[in-house]
Amino acid sequence: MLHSLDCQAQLQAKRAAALCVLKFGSSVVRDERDFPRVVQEIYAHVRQGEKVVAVVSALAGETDALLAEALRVGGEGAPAPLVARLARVGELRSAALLSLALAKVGVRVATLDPHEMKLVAEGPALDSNLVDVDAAHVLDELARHEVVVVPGFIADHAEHGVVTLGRGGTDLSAVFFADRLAAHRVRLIKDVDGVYDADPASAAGAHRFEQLSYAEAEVASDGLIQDKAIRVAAEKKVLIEVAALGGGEATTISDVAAKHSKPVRADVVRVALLGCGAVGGGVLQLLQDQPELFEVGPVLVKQPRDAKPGEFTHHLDEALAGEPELLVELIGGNDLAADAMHQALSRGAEVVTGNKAALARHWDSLHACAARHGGGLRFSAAVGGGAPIVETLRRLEGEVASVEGVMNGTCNFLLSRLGEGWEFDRALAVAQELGFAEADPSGDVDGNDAADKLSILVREAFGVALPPQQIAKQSLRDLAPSAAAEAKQRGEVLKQVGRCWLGEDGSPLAEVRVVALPASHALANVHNEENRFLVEDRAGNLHQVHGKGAGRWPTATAVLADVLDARAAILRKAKPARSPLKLSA
Ligand SMILES: NC(=O)C1=CN([C@@H]2O[C@H](COP(=O)(O)OP(=O)(O)OC[C@H]3O[C@@H](n4cnc5c(N)ncnc54)[C@H](O)[C@@H]3O)[C@@H](O)[C@H]2O)C=CC1
Ligand SMILES: N[C@@H](CC=O)C(=O)O
Repeated sequence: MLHSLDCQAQLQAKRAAALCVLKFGSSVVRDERDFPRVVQEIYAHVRQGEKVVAVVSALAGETDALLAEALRVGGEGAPAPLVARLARVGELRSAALLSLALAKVGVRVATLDPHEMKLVAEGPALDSNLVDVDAAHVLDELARHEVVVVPGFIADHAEHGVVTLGRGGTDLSAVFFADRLAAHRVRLIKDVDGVYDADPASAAGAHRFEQLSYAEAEVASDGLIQDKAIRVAAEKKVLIEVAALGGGEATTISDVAAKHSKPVRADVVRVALLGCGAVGGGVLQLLQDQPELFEVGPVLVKQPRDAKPGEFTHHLDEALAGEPELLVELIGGNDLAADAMHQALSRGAEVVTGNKAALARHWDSLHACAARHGGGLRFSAAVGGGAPIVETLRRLEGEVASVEGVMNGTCNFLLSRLGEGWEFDRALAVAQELGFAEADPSGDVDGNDAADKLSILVREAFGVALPPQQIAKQSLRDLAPSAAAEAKQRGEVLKQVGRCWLGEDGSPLAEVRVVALPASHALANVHNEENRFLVEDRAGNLHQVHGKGAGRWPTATAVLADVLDARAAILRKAKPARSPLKLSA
């Protein structure tokens, strides 16, 4: 299949949009609570414009349990193909769980079982080798989705029906996919941040390798990477990276000879979190799930709730007291949020925010403050929630002609419900309950939130200022109660659409309007809290960006992606081996 002309053409196209293969083994997916971190890892690639094939193992202990069960029921002489038939269940379950977790945050995902992609192996039923896959089909799914999830370790077999690839076989699956899909790399995500010269879990002085040759890796990574996988990578010249979750250091395995890595700082980063509402509550949970990376000080809220002493505060000074290296601002509003961000930036800290209202109004001073003191200001979630529009515009730097899109999840949810005959106030109340709306939802309904977002998009797309107050807006409240249902009867859908472009004199223009779109329009098929952006570049190409634009988990995932980048920036700046200061409670 790989050899057909169509497939070659698709491979060329895919090379343009970089493709990476990520493998998640049982040390990483220990149980279902690990999936948010795996999603985080995948999202970090998606937002950089990469397509991802995620190859996943069974949950920790599940394959052992299935093999033991096969032995109990089938006895010592159980036919190997029947044992494989049971053993495959673990990987199929993990692949389905990972796909569910990705869909929850709005990542467009397809899942392929071996028979759906004609993944074929040869050899013994419990130690087979992969020989073929319908690469064109996988690439086709990748063209329509950001991520394709596949189960590792298992394949179909002409004689045995179903087979497994030997222990550690998910590594082999990952290398095989990387080769057949012409991925630029395969990253094996483990519970260590690379290959060491001794097991770092038991040898205190173990040193990490920055790079290893394939032959050296076969010796050094004994038990960490399947030997068969390394041999196939060597034969096919597949670049392997071995890394932990969190996007940090990795050991690369290629033709290049071994080199140890320099020591890097591995301390926890001190975080101040402002806000614990719809988004902040999710971010807090994600931060607390990673105590080896983050130490969170007292969280600023309006009304401290019953919790562990020191977990919450309603004094900004207390929230900022522990000299945080990173401020995550999720209180919304304008002046207090901007003041907190200025304070943190003027101390050289990194800042992550989802606050488009404050950004749109304090853009120049916040950026100047960050530049003056060497901090960073990150705000992916502020526009598009989990739809990475800011990242897309940065990749198209200087090339953007116009941006239009559905960019307010609350309004899109409202219009979806109104089209089904719901009453306005009921639909708005549900949008609030679901955590989509701003604290004052008139900001959504009247178009102010979309105008704030457009003001930021104008900065990112054209590098110029357009204050949100200068953007024309149309309110959903001005619609006749029956407008959405009538549009539906005409085969149209009502959408709140924001648009920005440069006028003939080079000055930026933008507007927020409620429009009736034909069902075939690219923005018509955007449902509920989803967002979609159509970016036209100067050559006339259209770039689509899609995701859930509002709600706890999509937004918290985007915030965490920025947080992880900010952490990497902090560690790069810091001297190695500095011990973390304790936060005052
Ligand atoms: N909800 C969503 O889907 C999205 C929200 N955002 C932005 O994220 C930010 C947070 O949004 P949500 O979590 O939805 O808000 P929220 O209203 O659910 O939560 C706000 C949190 O901040 C605290 N807070 C607010 N004002 C405060 C004050 N003066 N002093 C102390 N604490 C205060 C509240 O107690 C609460 O914990 C906003 O800037 C919003 O525009 C961005 C993308 C999506
Ligand atoms: N209230 C906003 C939240 C995300 O930015 C929306 O509904 O889009």
